[in-house]
Formats: sequence, structure tokens, C-alpha cells
Amino acid sequence: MPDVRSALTIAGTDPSGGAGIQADLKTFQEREVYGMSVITSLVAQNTTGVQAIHHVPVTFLEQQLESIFSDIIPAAVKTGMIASEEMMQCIAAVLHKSKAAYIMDPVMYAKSGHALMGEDSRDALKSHLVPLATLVTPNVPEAEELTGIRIDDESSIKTAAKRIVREYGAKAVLLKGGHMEGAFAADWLYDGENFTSFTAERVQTKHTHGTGCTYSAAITAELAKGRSLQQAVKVGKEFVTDAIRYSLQLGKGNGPTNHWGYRLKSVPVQEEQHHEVY
Ligand SMILES: Nc1ncnc2c1ncn2[C@@H]1O[C@H](COP(=O)(O)OP(=O)(O)OP(=O)(O)O)[C@@H](O)[C@H]1O
Ligand SMILES: Cc1ncc(CO)c(N)n1
Repeated sequence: MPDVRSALTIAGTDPSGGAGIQADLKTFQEREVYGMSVITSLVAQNTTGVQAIHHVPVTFLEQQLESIFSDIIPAAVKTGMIASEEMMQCIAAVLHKSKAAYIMDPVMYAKSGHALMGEDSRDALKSHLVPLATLVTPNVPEAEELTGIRIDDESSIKTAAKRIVREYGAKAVLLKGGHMEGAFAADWLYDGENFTSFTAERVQTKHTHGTGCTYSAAITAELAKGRSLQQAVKVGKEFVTDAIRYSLQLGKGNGPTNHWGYRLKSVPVQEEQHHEVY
């Protein structure tokens, strides 16, 4: 019997399959770890945006967590969309007692701009969950919200990253530059001592639904397998870049990343690069 490593995602749903829980589970499967999921909110969304949100009661969130942690202990946990402070407290109470690596993706908005977290919960994220995190993975707007620092160059990226680790207590931060302009999509990992940058060529595409979820899920899977943080981010970056390079022309809006893109590495990228699927 091989050593089975398991990973848990605690997040909101995406019935169209590109982001949230669904993206996380597909990524866990691709990265060959056993995937589990606890749902915080049911989100009616697709490639064009968010249509409606239904939050699960906190008591039910607690019950789902109990179902997992009383039975199959995950080697790594990631959180995505957590809408309220009460939910954050409930999750923090469980993670406090857990030895699993914890990757926190501080999801605030969907790509369409729709809010996925209450504005009044941002401070709660900092006080309850950031101090427990092995790694926090904000994009530029999320890092700006967390730190109050305006980020527009490498120096401000580094100042914000240091604040998240030194003042808010995360073990490490991966600040994602996907929202910045330029020929390259660069991310900066700060582990409290050193900065490492992870850079890939920017893919010219609008089909980027679920990039953040896919990236943090891939890193979570690699940590579950016992890789170092540096190695996990390196593999995660390659995985998400291929998922964007081979993204799918599905739906009427911003199509999803392709979770099997990593397997297509040797396939020449077509003009307009993404794949039509019927
Ligand atoms: N067009 C692109 N080409 C290549 N890499 C990209 C592109 N857009 C984003 N990335 C990379 O994808 C990863 C995910 O980052 P991104 O900043 O898009 O996350 P996010 O904003 O949190 O996503 P989401 O909106 O799904 O929450 C990062 O490594 C980023 O650098
Ligand atoms: C549930 C969920 N989490 C995260 C994102 C960010 O892409 C999304 N669109 N939906």
C-alpha cells in the first residue's frame, strides 16, 4: 500500500468548475494527493461572474470540520473563500490544534470584482488566520487591503511581504504579481529571511478563471507530499502557468484554467493558445 497523503480545502464552491472547491479538488487529483473539502459558502457563479451566494451556518461548518478531523487527518490544509469573522474563528480553532501545513489564500473578490468576503472581516483574517499560516498567498489588491500599503513596484512588494510575516505573524508569504503589467508574471516568496522570485512568461489570454485557487491548491498538494516550501512553490508556479497556457475556451466569459495543462507541456500552443472544448 503506497503512502497516501491527503489535503483538505476549506472554501466556497464554483458550480462551473473553474475556481473554489472544484478547482482545488481537481488540482489535488492532478498532483496525486487524496483531496477532501469543507464548504464555507455555496456560490452560484460561472465564467461571467457571481450570480448569488448562500453561506452555510457556522454550526454546520463546524460539523464538517469535525467529520474530517475526527477521521482522516490531512497533511496539508488550504483555505479560500471565508465570508465572515465567525467562520474564521471556527476554522482557526481547528487549525490551532492541527499539525498540518496551512496555506491561506486570502480570497476577497472574484475575478469579476464581486465581493466574496465581508469588508468588516479583513481585520479578522489578519488576527485569526494569518498567524497560523505556513504560507499566505495574496495577489496585489489583497496584499494592499491586508497591509494598507500601495503596491506598484518591487520595493513596495517587499515592504508589504515583510509586514505580513514580521508584524502579522505568517511563517511565509507569496505575493503574486499576476495583476501587475509586463511581459512576465512574477511572484515573490518571503520566508522571514530571504526573498525568492518565481517568474513565468505572461500568457496573453482572458481565460484566467480560477488561477489563484489552482496555484494555492497545487502548493498545498506539494506540501502534503513533504516538499520544501521553495520546491512546492516552484512546482505550483509551473503547474498554474501550464494551466493558464492551455486554458479552456469554455463559457461566455473568462474561461477556466486547464487542470490537466501540465500534462500537455509538449503540445504546441495554438494561436490564441487556449483549447476549444465541446
Ligand atoms: N496571464 C498570465 N500569464 C501567466 N501567469 C499568470 C497570468 N495571470 C496570472 N498569472 C499567475 O497566476 C498565478 C495566480 O495569480 P493571480 O494573481 O492571478 O491570482 P488571483 O488574483 O488570486 O486569482 P483569482 O482571481 O483566481 O483569485 C500567479 O503565479 C500569477 O503570477
Ligand atoms: C468560491 C470562490 N473562491 C475563490 C474565487 C476566486 O477566483 C472564486 N471565484 N470563487
